[in-house]
Amino acid sequence: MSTVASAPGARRTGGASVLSPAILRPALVESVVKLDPRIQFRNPVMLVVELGAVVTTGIWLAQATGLSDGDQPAWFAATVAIWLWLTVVFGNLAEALAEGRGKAQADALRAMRTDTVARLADGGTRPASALRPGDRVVVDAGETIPGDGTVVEGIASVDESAITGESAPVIREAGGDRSAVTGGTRVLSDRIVVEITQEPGGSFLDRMIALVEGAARRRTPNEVALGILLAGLSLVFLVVVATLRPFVDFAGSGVSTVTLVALLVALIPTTIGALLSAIGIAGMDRLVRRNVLALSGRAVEASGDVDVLLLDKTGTITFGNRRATAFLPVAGVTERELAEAAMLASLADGTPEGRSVVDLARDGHGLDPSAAGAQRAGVEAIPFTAETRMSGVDLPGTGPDEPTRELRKGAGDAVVARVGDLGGTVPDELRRLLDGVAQEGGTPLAVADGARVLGVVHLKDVVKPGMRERFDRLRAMGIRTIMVTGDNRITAARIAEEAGVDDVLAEATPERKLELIREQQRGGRLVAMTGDGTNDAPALAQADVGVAMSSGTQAAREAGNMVDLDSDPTKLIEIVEVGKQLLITRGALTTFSIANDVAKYFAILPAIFATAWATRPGDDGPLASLNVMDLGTPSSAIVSAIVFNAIVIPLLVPIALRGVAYRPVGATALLRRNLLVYGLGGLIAPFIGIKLIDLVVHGVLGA
Ligand SMILES: Nc1ncnc2c1ncn2[C@@H]1O[C@H](COP(=O)(O)OP(=O)(O)OP(=O)(O)O)[C@@H](O)[C@H]1O
Ligand SMILES: [K+]
Ligand SMILES: [Mg+2]
Repeated sequence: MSTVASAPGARRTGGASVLSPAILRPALVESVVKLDPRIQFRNPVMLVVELGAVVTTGIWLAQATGLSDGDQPAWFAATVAIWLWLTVVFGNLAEALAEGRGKAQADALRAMRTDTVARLADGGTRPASALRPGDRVVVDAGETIPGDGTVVEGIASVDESAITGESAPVIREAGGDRSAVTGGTRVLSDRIVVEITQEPGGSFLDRMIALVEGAARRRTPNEVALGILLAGLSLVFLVVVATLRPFVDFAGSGVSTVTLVALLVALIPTTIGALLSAIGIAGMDRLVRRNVLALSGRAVEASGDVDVLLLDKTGTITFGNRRATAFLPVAGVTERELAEAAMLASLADGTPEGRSVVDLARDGHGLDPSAAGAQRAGVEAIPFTAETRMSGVDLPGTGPDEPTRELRKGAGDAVVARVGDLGGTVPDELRRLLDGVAQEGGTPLAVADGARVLGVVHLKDVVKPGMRERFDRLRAMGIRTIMVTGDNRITAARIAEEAGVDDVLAEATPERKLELIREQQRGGRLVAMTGDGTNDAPALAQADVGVAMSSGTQAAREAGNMVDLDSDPTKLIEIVEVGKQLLITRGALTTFSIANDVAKYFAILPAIFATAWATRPGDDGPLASLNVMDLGTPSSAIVSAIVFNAIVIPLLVPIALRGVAYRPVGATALLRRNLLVYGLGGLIAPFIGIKLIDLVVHGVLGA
């Protein structure tokens, strides 16, 4: 098990450095393997460079074997060819390094995918790999859960460190919003029955492996759009360079094919072309290291632009283990009477709330759940649903003096409406009791026996610590937080105030949550949603960024496009930061790349028209004013530009992988700063870089 714990542990602390031999060595091999034109085909800019490398290599070989004698020295074609190959290799290396960390994690995850033998609930055993959805398996303390599923019986503490890297055990239980379990995790205490939900080979772990490995990665619409733009630019420059020759010839300045290829490569956006995919992969990787599995790159990008965040209350903002703490009867009803009715209404209620009511009646009031008559024939359980916000039982009567009892407990307004429908009267006192519980931030459940109101059950829940600071930070990023809950207005307002969210929607059904998201989206806003429950699933699916708590239900985990293994609702802060960082990094490096190429133009173009000045000593020629960089010779100028063009790629790899630093300042301030740094920097850098390289090539090497 030690490998199991160490792999994700490494993930949490940031993973291996990309310069460690374990990542660097395979990446170097990959960067050569990726020279395969079928792979380069996906990246037109680099494909053009590779074609240029082939052409210049051909010319070099022709010169070297005496097949052809160009008007430039053989070292010139050779040097350009080598640096063009290196340009492509550097681009490949950037991508391979970005993929490297994920590949290393995938190997570690694969190692823990041992095939256990599962014990079926109805007897017999089956290899874990052969389990199908619907199979029920028994897992005891000390055993590994054989597949993804939902706890249908029992409660247990589970060690999920294998996937989360977090050593503290978590509670998984039947009935509530903490029912999902993941194959490969281990039960520490007690026994649970799990209903398998995964298809063979389609487990969470399998998805996680495919994800960190990059196998599941598809280019996002933004990446595709930028790719098309870059390919278009390359095409334009191809036409420009191809039509340049007649002009140069007219000017009486002979120009070689090698020079034209070099000019083309210098002009097309090779820097961003080489780094684009590495930037995207690194963004996903940064999320994985924060224990977030993003199932779509598009969602990662969307998270950088999120305007509104919706969070559900119970289990997301609060701990979510709501427990019954008091029975509060209305006048004329004894506490014991209320406790008994609430217990009966909860005997068939498998939710944690329902079980806690039974526990309180038994332990606090000495009632005996097994003697309560709920085992009688003809008893009908009314399960809790998010739509009705009620649960209970219909107990058939035993004779004329004991008629049928319809016991219900549920949200105050739901029970009040039901009592009204049945022709009962609602005592004013009920409102006071409900509001009293709500004002303390608790969830009140009203209890009724048919049309007769009996009182209120107080369910207690606790707000997770540190919420306020995190929501403040989201506000500073320009994100509005809205808490959505099925709970009543007063409880909702109380918790909202304590947690520090901007707005709150109470008494929300799943449809209402969905409608709220659609409303925001119609207003042109990008919406993120964080939730854990089955009743959050439709909203999670509709949101642009749907972050499911890993602690939640299987339905929620499948509906979202991200899963947070730490089940931390404020993880969205980090997700947004990674998303913004990704967008900013891509923008910054695109700006840098294009600004750079403009400067290279000034290095190469004078060189092309140079024969005019280079052949007449003393006379600088009509185009000498273009030679602003005062480079040694035309050959040295061209080689220097190509060398600079290549080495700028590995120099920028750290920025592409780590991302440009993000600080929560306004968008315009950020844009101004980046234009200054990457735009102006991109313009100036080549002048210095090419000049320095020229000093070596011309000054030291004498070319
Ligand atoms: N087991 C239960 N039996 C009867 N009523 C319940 C039960 N559990 C919850 N309720 C009532 O139904 C309301 C909605 O509960 P639910 O857990 O669906 O809320 P939600 O929409 O998921 O929002 P959140 O989880 O943020 O509170 C609760 O506020 C409570 O009044
Ligand atoms: K370029
Ligand atoms: Mg919920």
